[in-house]
Amino acid sequence: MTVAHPNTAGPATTIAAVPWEQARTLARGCVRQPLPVVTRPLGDALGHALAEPLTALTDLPPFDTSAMDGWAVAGPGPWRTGGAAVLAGDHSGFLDHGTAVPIATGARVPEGATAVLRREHGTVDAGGDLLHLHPAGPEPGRDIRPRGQECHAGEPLIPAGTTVTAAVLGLAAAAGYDRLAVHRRPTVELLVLGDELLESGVPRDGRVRDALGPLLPPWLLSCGAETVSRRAVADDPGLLREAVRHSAADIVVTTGSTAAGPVDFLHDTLHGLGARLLVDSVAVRPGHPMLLAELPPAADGRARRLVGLPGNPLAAVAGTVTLAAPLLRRLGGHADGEPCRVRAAAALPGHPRDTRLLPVLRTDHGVAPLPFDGPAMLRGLVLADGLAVVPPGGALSGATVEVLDVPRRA
Ligand SMILES: Nc1nc2c(c(=O)[nH]1)N[C@H]1C(S)=C(S)[C@@H](COP(=O)(O)OP(=O)(O)OC[C@H]3O[C@@H](n4cnc5c(N)ncnc54)[C@H](O)[C@@H]3O)O[C@H]1N2
Ligand code: MOO
Repeated sequence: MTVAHPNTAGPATTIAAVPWEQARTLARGCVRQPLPVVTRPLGDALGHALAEPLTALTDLPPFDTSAMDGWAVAGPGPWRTGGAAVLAGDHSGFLDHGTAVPIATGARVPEGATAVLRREHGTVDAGGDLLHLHPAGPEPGRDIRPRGQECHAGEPLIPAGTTVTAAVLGLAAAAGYDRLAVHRRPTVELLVLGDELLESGVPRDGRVRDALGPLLPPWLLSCGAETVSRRAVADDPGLLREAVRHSAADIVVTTGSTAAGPVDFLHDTLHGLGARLLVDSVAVRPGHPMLLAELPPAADGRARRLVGLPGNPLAAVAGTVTLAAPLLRRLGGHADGEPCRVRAAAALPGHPRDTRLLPVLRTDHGVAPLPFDGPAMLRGLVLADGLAVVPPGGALSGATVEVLDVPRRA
């Protein structure tokens, strides 16, 4: 499809929308290399992408470890007992053949021990001998986690590009790390455009509430932004120009003003600033006027990009998942995950020519469409487990479609 832009400087221009998949690829591909590498203490690394593979700094476990509370035993029973209990963190000594010593879960197994007998499988008789109650007795190695069972020092554990999750933090700490080499995360400035937008109260006098100011910052943070600052900019070309020109953020995100209405100044502004449009409308519904541009660099030479999201709220979300999320993830150094493909539990309605991003619910039989999916609506999105990428013409029940993530956690 084509879109006319009468506000673009010079005569009205007509530009072709790029296919949806190509738009997503362009958003990823415009980043030649991720943001620089920084080292962060573990506590500050959550959500960043690893800049280098995480390699074990130690064997795990680092020593032969008791997996249970009980006794370390040497050889077949019964065993003479007597020594002091070995606790986690203790320096363990040597265990003579035919003897046993109480041991705690996590303690280092003494040299000479052949197994650990669980507390509930043994009893000490009046003479101080340990007998095992379990008929089979502990076979050699029983309930001992051998040193290096999980990994050996120097072994690669996690590839570069992995997102640091709570589990990654735990493994990194277990493997000996205090700090992690990660990519800096992109900063975002959100410019909310539209004089009709109210920041509080009930819509009145032809004006509506700003839904995107509250919706977008947490969404962009969940895609890997470091910070999202936000401000409203009046429908004034000079103010918009100054706001974009002076933004120090790695990514400027605007809402509204992408189309061709009387106060849609975004195209003119970008033209006036010498920005380079990489994507200027996409063959997708909702959200087709979305755009992506390279801005002139920041004062310190950093590259800057602008994502223009359409004003209709669901259309803005479509622009976020298509352009902003891939751009944020690539700048932050995150590796691409495998696309999530799911069976359609029912026919998914499509647009005759364009891709459609449809709020869907996961059911036992696959994904199903939700009501209230219009470009200006958010009710369907609130219930959605994802956005199905529906090809032109729609998808039949039973077809497989890609489903894009929507952030579900607060
Ligand atoms: N002649 C044409 N007109 C329009 C076309 C077209 O192809 N030809 N496309 C339509 C589509 S689709 C969309 S989407 C919008 C995009 O418009 P803009 O990006 O210029 O956005 P606005 O005109 O400023 O606003 C559109 C709509 O959204 C409401 N809005 C804006 N910001 C917010 C916000 N932060 N929270 C809630 N609602 C917001 C605004 O009040 C308008 O109702 O263009 C169509 N027109
Ligand atoms: O494509 Mo508009 O973006 O339908 O709302």
